Amino acid sequence: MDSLIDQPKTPQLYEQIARNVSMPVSTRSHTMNNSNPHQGLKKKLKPLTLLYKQKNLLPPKNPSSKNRVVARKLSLPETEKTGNRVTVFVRVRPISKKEKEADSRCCVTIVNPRDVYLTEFVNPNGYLRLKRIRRRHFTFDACFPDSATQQEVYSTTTSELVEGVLQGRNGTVFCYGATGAGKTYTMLGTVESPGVMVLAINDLFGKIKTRSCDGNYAVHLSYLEVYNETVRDLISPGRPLVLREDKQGIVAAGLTQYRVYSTDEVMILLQQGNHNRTTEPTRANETSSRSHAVLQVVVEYQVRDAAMNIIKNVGKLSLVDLAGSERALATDQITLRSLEGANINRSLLALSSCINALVDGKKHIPYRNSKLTQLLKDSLGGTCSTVMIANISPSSLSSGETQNTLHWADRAKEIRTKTWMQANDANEDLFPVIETGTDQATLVLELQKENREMRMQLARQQQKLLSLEAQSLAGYSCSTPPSATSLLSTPPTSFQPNEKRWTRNSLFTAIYLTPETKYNGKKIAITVRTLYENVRSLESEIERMRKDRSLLIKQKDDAICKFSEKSGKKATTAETILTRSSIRPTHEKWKSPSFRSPLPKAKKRSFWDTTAANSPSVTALNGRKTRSHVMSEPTLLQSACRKGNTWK
Ligand SMILES: Nc1ncnc2c1ncn2[C@@H]1O[C@H](COP(=O)(O)OP(=O)(O)OP(=O)(O)O)[C@@H](O)[C@H]1O
Repeated sequence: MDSLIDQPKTPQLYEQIARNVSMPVSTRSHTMNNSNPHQGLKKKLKPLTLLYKQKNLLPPKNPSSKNRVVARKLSLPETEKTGNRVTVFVRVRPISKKEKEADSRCCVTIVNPRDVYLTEFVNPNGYLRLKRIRRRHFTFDACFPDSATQQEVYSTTTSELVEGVLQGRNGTVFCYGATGAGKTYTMLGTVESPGVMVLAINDLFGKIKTRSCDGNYAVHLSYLEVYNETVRDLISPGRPLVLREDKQGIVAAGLTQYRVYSTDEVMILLQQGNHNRTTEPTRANETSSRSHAVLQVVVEYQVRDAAMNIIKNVGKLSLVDLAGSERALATDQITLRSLEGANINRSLLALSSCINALVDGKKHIPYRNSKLTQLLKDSLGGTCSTVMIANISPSSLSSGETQNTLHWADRAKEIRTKTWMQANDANEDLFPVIETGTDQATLVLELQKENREMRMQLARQQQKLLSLEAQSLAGYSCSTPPSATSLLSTPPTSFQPNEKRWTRNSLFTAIYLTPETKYNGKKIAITVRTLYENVRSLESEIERMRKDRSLLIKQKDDAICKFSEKSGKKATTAETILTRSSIRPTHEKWKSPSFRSPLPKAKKRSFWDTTAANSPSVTALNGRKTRSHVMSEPTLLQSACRKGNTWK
């Protein structure tokens, strides 16, 4: 590495070093030195520090701030650029007068345009950790020191996004951080040094005017706030707004869209909106924003492409100034302020959960947990290009909050938004966002309704299939109905021997599985095949019953024989009775489909009664007339034969 310093600084060399800087520290160290990667970190950083001191990389010297480092995007190769990843920047605000007075120390060090160190000063009164100072390292797309100007922040973070919006894409910039960390300053700024919102709109107007092919363009602006989980229009305050999801994403129904023609007009509307925004003094900030503010600008204009065709470009830029999280102290009373704080923390927690779920690649992202996450849904998990600016305070008094912000910013780096192609492929279903306080209950009702409708649809389909089945049967029957044996012996022609058979015998299983086939020829084959399977199962059932019957007769005969041996009386077995009586030929007759019993129902019953009751075996067996046992046998046989008769 030392040899690098002696070499002449060519652009390739800068690029090589820049690439090295962009690597995670562990990898970088390993590349530089194959021994212990943590050894001599200071020595390894020395050449980089020297490099930043070169004229080309350092800004003009400012006597007021020593070792000033300005965030500047490194010239990384195109493949290493962020792509559709959420780009994350960190901005450190100057230490405040109050913090200086409280003897706080600076705990944030930006060593180069991408790396930031957070020093954790231990409590000097802590006995065990007396001399231990922990340093945490984070790498971001760019880090801005306290001396960075608004214009520098804008050009590095948002100007590319504005370019994308002008080309018809959607972009979101949001500031995240603890209360008093400088979010509103970054987003809105002051009259003397306007922030990202104003600079972006100014840039949009400047570029759109030169690019519009016919001089016509439309810029619409809306400004809303989410305060205590209610969405409100900031420019025309009124009733709370309802969030809905349509094909363009989440929209606030009833939000006023203002057509604007110049940056001055935008400034007036922004001032008006900020006047309506909820701000209150807190411990950390005299004018703390107690709500999340979202400024949306929709740009529409026409351009000519390379083939001189006119194309309409529509892009949306969302600029979000989040409310800052604040630590609630145990001594705090439950006031409106603390409730506000709880709501802010809850929505920021919901945002953290979404970031976690997105980074972990979970299927369900809990956007519905808060209004804020619903509004940011497209920015985090949609097709939007997203920029996150994490604002931090350099004071050691806020090191806890700073660490928290840096942690979430670090996580957010891993979020990948979808490309347009991915979004179209996914073809996601859109669900309405339900607004009332009883979100869950309403959702359940909606789902129940949907379920009912689907069931009704299913029943209708079932009806149709039934009639279709009847038709197909009629088609097969011709003049006489097909016998089960004929179906067994001649399976439908379209049924291939190696084709997978249906495993369930339900008549409708196959039909449910293939509802699309109901109107073509295949459908009939499927229906017949199902019937074929059903017939087979019935046949086997009849066979089983027959076997049971003969087993029963055998058992009874054995019992009678044993009894006659004991008593010395000659007994007639059940088999003999059946052979003697006219039952057996009658059974044979029943198998014929044309069989009609010559006896009326009542008489037939008495015939059975007489035959069975007069049987000496029955009397001998029980010592009394127990006809029910004997009766069950022919009745069972009769019913079995009748069942068989349906198919034979
Ligand atoms: N980069 C900066 N340069 C100069 N002053 C700054 C900078 N950042 C913040 N400040 C000042 O710090 C104070 C707090 O900043 P700001 O109101 O922007 O914080 P915030 O994060 O929006 O807080 P909250 O979440 O409570 O609204 C303001 O007085 C602001 O002028």
